[in-house]
Amino acid sequence: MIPTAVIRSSALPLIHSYSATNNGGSTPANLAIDCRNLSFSITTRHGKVLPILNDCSLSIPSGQFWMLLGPNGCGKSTLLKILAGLLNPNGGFLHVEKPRSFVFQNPDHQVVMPTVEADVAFGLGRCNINRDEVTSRVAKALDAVGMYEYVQRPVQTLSGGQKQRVAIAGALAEACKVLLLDELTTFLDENDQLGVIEAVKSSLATSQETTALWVTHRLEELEYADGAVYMEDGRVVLHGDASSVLDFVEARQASYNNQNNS
Ligand SMILES: Nc1ncnc2c1ncn2[C@@H]1O[C@H](COP(=O)(O)OP(=O)(O)OP(=O)(O)O)[C@@H](O)[C@H]1O
Repeated sequence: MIPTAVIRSSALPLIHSYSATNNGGSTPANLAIDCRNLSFSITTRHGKVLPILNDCSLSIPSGQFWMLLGPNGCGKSTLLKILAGLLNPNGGFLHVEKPRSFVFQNPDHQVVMPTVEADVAFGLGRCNINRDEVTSRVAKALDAVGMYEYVQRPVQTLSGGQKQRVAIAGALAEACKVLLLDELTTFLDENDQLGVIEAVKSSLATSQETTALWVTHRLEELEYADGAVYMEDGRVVLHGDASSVLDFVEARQASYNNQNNS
């Protein structure tokens, strides 16, 4: 069982790159995420193999903010967990820059320590750095997500969106290179949704070295993204610039609605 909603980079498995078949090769230096022909299946108790991901390929340049979209059950969370190293693919080539952090959707499970400062510093306990460096990293990370003024606040007094931003700050404090964010805005009101997206966007602009992949169902969030990946039935159907993916998904939805209304 995963105890908290954010898995800091130091807690993620150290699978650096994975090549289960001969689909591998070298990853261009500008890519933070590069996966080719990934497949994933599970075997039921009765020995039946259920394919979940089929032949998924995508690449995301370093420093960019990308979104991952698709209908319920198409495999977004599974793909994100593979990118985080929480699940191993059955086949394909996978490269994800390290360190990486995974932030889950439920803000009430995001934070583990009594104060904002202690929570953001939590993962740094495993790093060999002195107290001044911890204080400086915590301050920079909270600043990047617009939460510095809350540094001494008890976490139970924060809103859902503020807890998400503190969780993201924890990942940034550990200097994570890849942030994997699973439907963070699901439980948030409209103000908090915008606040969290803007916090990710501005933290990427501050660090310039962090890449984020954000799973969402909300097409309107695409306006914040540099690029997007659209999945259906365990496959990557399209990946590229956010406006092309938006046009594609809207056309897909219109055709689906027309079929249903005729
Ligand atoms: N451990 C499991 N056992 C059986 N089926 C599973 C398991 N994990 C995932 N699945 C199935 O794999 C498919 C993909 O699940 P996944 O959670 O990755 O989809 P998703 O696109 O993130 O869905 P949603 O948007 O609803 O969160 C679903 O049909 C799901 O039921």
